[in-house]
Amino acid sequence: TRTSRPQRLLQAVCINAVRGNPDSVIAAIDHFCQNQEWAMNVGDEKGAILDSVVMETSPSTVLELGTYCGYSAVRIMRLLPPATRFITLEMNPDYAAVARQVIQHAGLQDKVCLVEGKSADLIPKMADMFGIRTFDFVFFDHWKDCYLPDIRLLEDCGLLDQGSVVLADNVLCPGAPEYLDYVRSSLRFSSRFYRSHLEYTRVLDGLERSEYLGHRDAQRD
Ligand SMILES: CCNc1ncnc2c1ncn2[C@@H]1O[C@H](/C=C/CNC(=O)c2cc(-c3ccc(F)cc3)cc(O)c2O)[C@@H](O)[C@H]1O
Ligand SMILES: [Mg+2]
Repeated sequence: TRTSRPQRLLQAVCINAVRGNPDSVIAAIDHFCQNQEWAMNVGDEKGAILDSVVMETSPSTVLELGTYCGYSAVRIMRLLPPATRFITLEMNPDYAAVARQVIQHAGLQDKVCLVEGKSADLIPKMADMFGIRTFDFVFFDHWKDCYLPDIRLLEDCGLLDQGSVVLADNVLCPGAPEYLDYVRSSLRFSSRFYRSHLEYTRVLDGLERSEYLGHRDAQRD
């Protein structure tokens, strides 16, 4: 049977990227998506914003929802020291298999903990499975209608601390309107929007950075 798009993306990485060089893996994926086949990686324009937010947060613990092919896992972990705890969740075993090989080609397999499964099932187990109390940085790039339930779940599980940063991709395209309303109206978050474009296109999109202010009550009316 025909290969899948993630498998063709992985092939482009194996052919064009230098093993052990994360920047060349990122460049190979961006080249493939710009010139061969579009794929839903955060991409180079929004990726540069992701890089800057990661560097200013300099997190010790990181959670990513929606690994897909591993592009943002490589982007994030190429910036952080080996001691950083990085956990990425992926529900699709075929995508997880591709992501593991992309991450390995980048030489980051020892820094990335890819867990197969659904966020709603795994988030409540983070403390037991990994001994992680709170995450300093969380990247949302999974199904857009799951952003709101999952940020509520992170709060309910006590996995956000004062100063924790949640960065969400695609808040304009495909869009996450209920999520945006929530983080922008909640007194427990301070939110700001980074205007950008949908990966590899001129379509408007952006990232929302929401900093957790601590366990307060009430909503802004
Ligand atoms: C069920 C919720 N929990 C989940 N737990 C673990 N993994 C999950 C989960 N949801 C989805 N996933 C995985 O995340 C990935 C899904 C990402 C969804 N992303 C998008 O739909 C998306 C879509 C677009 C897009 C934009 C414009 C278009 F015209 C077409 C597509 C652009 C993006 O940047 C996107 O991120 C897959 O690998 C999926 O298996
Ligand atoms: Mg995305």
